Amino acid sequence: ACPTHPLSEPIMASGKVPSFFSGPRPVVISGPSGAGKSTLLKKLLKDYKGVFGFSVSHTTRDPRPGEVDGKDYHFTNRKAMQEDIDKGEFIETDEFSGNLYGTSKSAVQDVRAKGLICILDVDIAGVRHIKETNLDPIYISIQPPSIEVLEERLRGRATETEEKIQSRLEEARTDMEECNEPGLFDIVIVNSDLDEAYEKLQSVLKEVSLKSG
Ligand SMILES: Nc1nc2c(ncn2[C@@H]2O[C@H](COP(=O)(O)OP(=O)(O)O)[C@@H](O)[C@H]2O)c(=O)[nH]1
Ligand SMILES: Nc1ncnc2c1ncn2[C@@H]1O[C@H](COP(=O)(O)OP(=O)(O)O)[C@@H](O)[C@H]1O
Repeated sequence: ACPTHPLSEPIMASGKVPSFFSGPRPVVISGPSGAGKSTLLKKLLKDYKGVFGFSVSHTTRDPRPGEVDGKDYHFTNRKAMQEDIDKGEFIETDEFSGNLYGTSKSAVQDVRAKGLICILDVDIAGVRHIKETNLDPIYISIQPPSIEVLEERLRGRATETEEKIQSRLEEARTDMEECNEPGLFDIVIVNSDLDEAYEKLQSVLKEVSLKSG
């Protein structure tokens, strides 16, 4: 699904890189829902305070218990979000499992203004949209060891209805296939053992991201 990605056009058409797109390369993290992206990112952001900053996306889905508006997401509704999209305020948006998600220009700008390396968590359609912009991030895919383990994790997290679990598993099958498409990701990390996956993530970031600034 790809309802809108208005920013890719203007940025490329202008031929200019906006000031907030300069500085160290951002990091895009993607992968199926339930693969462990948030778990890994929360740890990373805590361990590397003052280095990485999270790009807070907008979403029309309801907050889960414990999620904080403005920190985990900017929780919004479809009408308000569509108005902002129409105003050109988004870098990319995507429809995922019945809800709209998107990265606003200011989400990225806010992180970069603080001099932090911007981390984005987007679905695979978001990855493809971002490839059409000038953001030039490093692309990392976090994958589960298998669809069965993914299902267990989604059920174990207990945040989704049965219907949503099914739609996430459906999206996951596509994601698991497409993540190995040549050139799409710089690296695919299989999150089997959490500590090992976190070690791998840190070493990749140290190698590519922390050096590029
Ligand atoms: N394209 C795009 N996808 C997003 C954005 N924010 C979150 N997502 C993706 O939307 C999907 C669902 O996210 P969420 O509802 O938080 O569920 P979770 O990933 O299972 O925690 C995930 O694949 C996220 O990577 C965004 O700004 N743009
Ligand atoms: N390596 C792992 N082993 C076992 N459980 C994990 C692992 N990584 C994450 N989890 C658990 O799986 C669930 C989904 O992880 P989460 O970080 O929410 O995924 P995502 O952000 O990709 O949707 C959570 O309940 C989390 O605690």
